[in-house]
Amino acid sequence: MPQGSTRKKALYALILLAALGQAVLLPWLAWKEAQRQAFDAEAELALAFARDVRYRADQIVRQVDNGIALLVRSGYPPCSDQARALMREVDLTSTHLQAIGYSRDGVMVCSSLGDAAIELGSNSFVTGKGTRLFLNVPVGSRTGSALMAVERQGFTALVHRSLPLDTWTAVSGVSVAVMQLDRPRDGRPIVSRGHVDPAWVARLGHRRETAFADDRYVVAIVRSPLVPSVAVAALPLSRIAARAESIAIRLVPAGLAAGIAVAVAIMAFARRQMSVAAALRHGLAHHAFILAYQPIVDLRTGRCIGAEALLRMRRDSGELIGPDLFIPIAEQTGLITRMTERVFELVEQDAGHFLARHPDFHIALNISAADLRSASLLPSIDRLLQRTGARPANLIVEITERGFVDPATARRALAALRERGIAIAIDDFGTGYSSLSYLESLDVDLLKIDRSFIETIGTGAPTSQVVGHIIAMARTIGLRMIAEGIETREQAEFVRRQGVEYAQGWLFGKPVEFRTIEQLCAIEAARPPGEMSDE
Ligand SMILES: Nc1nc2c(ncn2[C@@H]2O[C@H](COP(=O)(O)O[C@H]3[C@@H](O)[C@H](n4cnc5c(=O)[nH]c(N)nc54)O[C@@H]3COP(=O)(O)O)[C@@H](O)[C@H]2O)c(=O)[nH]1
Repeated sequence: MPQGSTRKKALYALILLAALGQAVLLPWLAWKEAQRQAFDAEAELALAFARDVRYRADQIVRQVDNGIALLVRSGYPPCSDQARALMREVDLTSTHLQAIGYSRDGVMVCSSLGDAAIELGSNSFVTGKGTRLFLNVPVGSRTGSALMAVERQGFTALVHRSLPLDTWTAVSGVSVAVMQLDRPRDGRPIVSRGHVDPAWVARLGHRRETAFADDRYVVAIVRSPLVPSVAVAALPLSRIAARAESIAIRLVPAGLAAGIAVAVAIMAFARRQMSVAAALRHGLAHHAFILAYQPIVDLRTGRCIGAEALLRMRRDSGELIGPDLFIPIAEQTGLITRMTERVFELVEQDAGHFLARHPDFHIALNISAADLRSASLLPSIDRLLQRTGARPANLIVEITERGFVDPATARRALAALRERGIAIAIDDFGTGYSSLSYLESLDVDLLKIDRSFIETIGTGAPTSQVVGHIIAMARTIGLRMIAEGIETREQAEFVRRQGVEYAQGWLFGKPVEFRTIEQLCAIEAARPPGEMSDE
């Protein structure tokens, strides 16, 4: 099997793989996005529950603190009539307290409920601030539910154990808890409903709140600003899968459609690239390439001093295709070196005789990065000079900033060209990454100021200053300049005044056959500076 055909098949396979990859990748990304959105939504729900628990727990803490502080500040003797009256008042005005009273040795001896002694129970612990919490007060309260007690400075408040957890959680399987931070009680919560893992609290770190997923739950933890405790809410992880599925029903088909669209676009682009590449090969084999020449003028004298050779491809239909359409593909497919060789042959045919007779006339040729690496560049140039009798000084080689991607190779090739006496011009300067100091180190002769900068002259645009800076810097490092894309007298006059030596653009002439250049340049010699030529 011929090598070219094997390479083509491998390329097709690679493109197909890339297209299929997109068709799979985008739905997969959509599924991942659905999972992310589902987690975010469940985490937000868990956080809402935990914030609610924290808010209620903090309200209880505030009412207990205020009630006890009021009794302590009153200075009434414990269980005196005034003290009892105050206890009742606190009880009545506090929405979250079941009772408040005076306690001694784990027994409430009198309270807002009366004189009946209330045992506070044995299940108790002391918080970091010296407050004692009795978690199971063994009495039937007004409602008959389990109570807990908070005791400080001899006074005790009774609250429902379930009160902080009594939030609206219209979701099945939700766990909620309030947990101690400073003395974690072996991880046991102060109050809880459902399953709570003590290890979760450590994941809060120094944050105010957090949400995460472990292998069974989506967990939210919120810190209390009042006391060293946290509120915890956990939702079953299975909810994420259910929610992700419902989001995925919307997202995955969109991802699939986008994946297929991208895959089709890749295939279409590849087919186009390949068909353009095939057309270029056909063009090379059938001499379909021609050169147009655009005059370059000396701004001081107005004389035409040379021309840039610009490649075009003539289709079988006669239609001319511009280089912008095929040079990038020729560069990508490696056809550019054969194309550049063809350019040298065309210059020889079109202009060889003229160059030999006009040593001061220059032909500017565009060279790509691949040409600088190619072993055929120098022999092709030598052949052109030999066959036509032209001098190296008749040639200018134009290299874009992209040509310097591999600086070592570029330096070697440029040195060889300059040794022969061929001038080097940097094309499209300013559109890439080169700095002027970098150009200085590369040893070039001419700088072509890109049309995009010339266009800004006289527009008042902020970027219109740039062209002045480029010119000033190029002058300091001794580079001669060609301003490209000159369309108006104003632009020509501006660059001339700034000291730019040469110019090219529609003001002086569009790309034409070399025969026209020969006539034009003869006429230009007698023309005053900057006057537009007829095409
Ligand atoms: N590697 C190679 N590159 C080549 C070759 N031939 C051309 N090219 C590069 O293709 C780019 C497009 O060239 P083209 O479509 O020929 O356009 C040139 C001029 O027609 C255009 N121009 C010149 N003056 C004006 C103007 O006043 N206004 C205006 N709107 N356009 C104008 O600019 C192009 C010349 O640009 P440059 O080369 O930067 O001087 C172009 O980048 C070519 O370099 C080839 O053989 N090999």
